[in-house]
Amino acid sequence: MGVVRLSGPDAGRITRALIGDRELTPRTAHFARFRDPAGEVIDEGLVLWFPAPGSFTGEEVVELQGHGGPVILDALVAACVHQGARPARAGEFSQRAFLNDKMDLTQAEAIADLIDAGTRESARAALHSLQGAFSREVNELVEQLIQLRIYVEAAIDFPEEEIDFLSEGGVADDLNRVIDQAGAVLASARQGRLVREGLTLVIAGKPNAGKSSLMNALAGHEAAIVTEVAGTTRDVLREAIQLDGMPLNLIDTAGLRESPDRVEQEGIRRAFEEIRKADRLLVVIDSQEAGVNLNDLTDLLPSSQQELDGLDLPVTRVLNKADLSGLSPGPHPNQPDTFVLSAATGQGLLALRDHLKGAAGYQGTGQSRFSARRRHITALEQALAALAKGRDQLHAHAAGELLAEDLRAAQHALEEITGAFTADDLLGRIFSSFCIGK
Ligand SMILES: Nc1nc2c(ncn2[C@@H]2O[C@H](COP(=O)(O)OP(=O)(O)OP(=O)(O)O)[C@@H](O)[C@H]2O)c(=O)[nH]1
Ligand SMILES: [K+]
Ligand SMILES: [Mg+2]
Repeated sequence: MGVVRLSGPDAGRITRALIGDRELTPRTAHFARFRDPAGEVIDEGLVLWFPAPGSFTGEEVVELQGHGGPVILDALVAACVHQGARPARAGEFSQRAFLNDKMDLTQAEAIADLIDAGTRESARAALHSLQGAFSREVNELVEQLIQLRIYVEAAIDFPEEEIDFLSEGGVADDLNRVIDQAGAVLASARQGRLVREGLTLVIAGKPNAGKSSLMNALAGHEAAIVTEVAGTTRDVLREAIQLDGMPLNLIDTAGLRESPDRVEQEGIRRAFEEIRKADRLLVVIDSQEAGVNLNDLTDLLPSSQQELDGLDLPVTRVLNKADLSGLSPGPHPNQPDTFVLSAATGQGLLALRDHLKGAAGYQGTGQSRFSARRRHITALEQALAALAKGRDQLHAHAAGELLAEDLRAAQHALEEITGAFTADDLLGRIFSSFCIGK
């Protein structure tokens, strides 16, 4: 089957030009023959008419359901275009639904996420978002912020009593409650993004540290070539795996060192390209190597300073080859985010796996309350930062205007999530990533 969907005030007129002038009952299937401009029948099938505003987009919508097949569908679309329709842009139906208040932005995004879902868990999360689970939680936060703002604004209007007003327990308690709740929504959003996109982890380090061995150990099969030759890996290697249901995108890279070899240089350049796009960096160090400063990235990743400049991503360190160095496998006794293991024997690997799940904020399968994207997480982080700043102002007995300003900023950030407040270029960016016809 193939469906051509028309949306807009001319949908009915264009349809009648194709099927002949006849009465259509709303939301009821009618059998019809679809004709091209010369009157020749292209296909026959069902017509469904949704008068505005009771349709997906909120506009008049018609669905022409035929037998499908690219030739027939092309002819059907051409006949519609001949009557004045134009092909939809990617995501345009969802965008119109959003602009006509049929759904908010997280719901529109959830449509794309549902279609793109790679696992049942992420599909379920997207469906929850589509049904409004994410928006409801965000709107609840906004509602509480509005109540707080009303109170604070009122306090500002009575300068004599302002300080008393604000230092009363109520405001601080309410603010703390909003902060806790926003933190919980952020944790759910992190999980929602994680089940959708997975964690992208780039494995980097000096040649022969055991990067490819570690990738293979995590993947559970010989994905990458391992040899004792330093400089074995040159291309970027990717393996998509799951850690107890958490999607993990592993990226193995060329060992980093000064090299006159053109191929190796290109591999190193590509390694940094991947590092810059990663969610987390996993640096592998040969634990037999003496005098390494674990807290100095330039020591762990030989490279030009320029390549490390501005790098801002969380780092996990692995001291590999524990079987040779005699260090005991497991979390490092006094270095955070550092694990001693042996990629060859698998000792210590479990602690690393648990760490990666925890660091990503993975809550386990079946725990996804809604799907989310990076932009949602950024907005929630911004809202939380503004709220934390507001709390500091309150503690410092700063002027009420400053607190009011922070609350306003937090509300704006939250409203960007649902689209109640949107920057101009945001909509274009979001909807252009949809597929055509959605
Ligand atoms: N004994 C022991 N040998 C290991 C361990 N991990 C890796 N090796 C060995 O170290 C050598 C290098 O391992 P690779 O996994 O190729 O190292 P790499 O970091 O990917 O190296 P390049 O791709 O050349 O940068 C190989 O001979 C591995 O068998 C380990 O935990 N214990
Ligand atoms: K090697
Ligand atoms: Mg390698």
